[in-house]
Amino acid sequence: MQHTLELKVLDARFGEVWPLPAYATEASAGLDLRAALEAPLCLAPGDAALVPSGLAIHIGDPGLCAVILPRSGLGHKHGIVLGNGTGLIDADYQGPLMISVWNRGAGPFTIEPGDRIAQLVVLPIVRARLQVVEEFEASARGTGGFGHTGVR
Ligand SMILES: O=c1ccn([C@H]2C[C@H](O)[C@@H](COP(=O)(O)OP(=O)(O)OP(=O)(O)O)O2)c(=O)[nH]1
Ligand SMILES: [Mg+2]
Repeated sequence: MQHTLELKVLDARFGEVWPLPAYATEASAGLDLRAALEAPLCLAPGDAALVPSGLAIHIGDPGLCAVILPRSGLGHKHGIVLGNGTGLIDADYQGPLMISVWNRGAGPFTIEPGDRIAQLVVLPIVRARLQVVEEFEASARGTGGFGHTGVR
């Protein structure tokens, strides 16, 4: 599925020093986001920082949202993940895209200006209409959860 996403460039280094976000391959789901920092940022173990992406998007369509996810290599090898778990970008948000970067690793990690530190994924959304009921119709699982089906 293709969608045209309105993008505002908030940092003039895009187009000059850094290319605009682009899908790395034909079937990539994520657009890498860069750290639009003025200077290197050293994150001590356990530290989190809010890093500007230098971009704003307006999704517009309430049937879509975007999420900011960690990059696998950074997260697995260096412990650089997101301070908010996953960033959710609402379809009506027009402000700067911010990246909450968290060093969950054991050593310090330095982010250089322009480093690709996270990725943006656009997703379809179902907006629920809530219907209050007294009882649910019986299901195979019922109320069983949290390991109820076993491990092996
Ligand atoms: O990693 C993120 C997460 C959110 N946002 C922006 C877009 C999103 O639409 C808005 C609000 O996010 P969310 O609803 O998750 O945060 P909140 O703490 O509930 O704030 P609000 O009261 O503004 O909804 O902040 C980002 O730029 N980066
Ligand atoms: Mg909110």
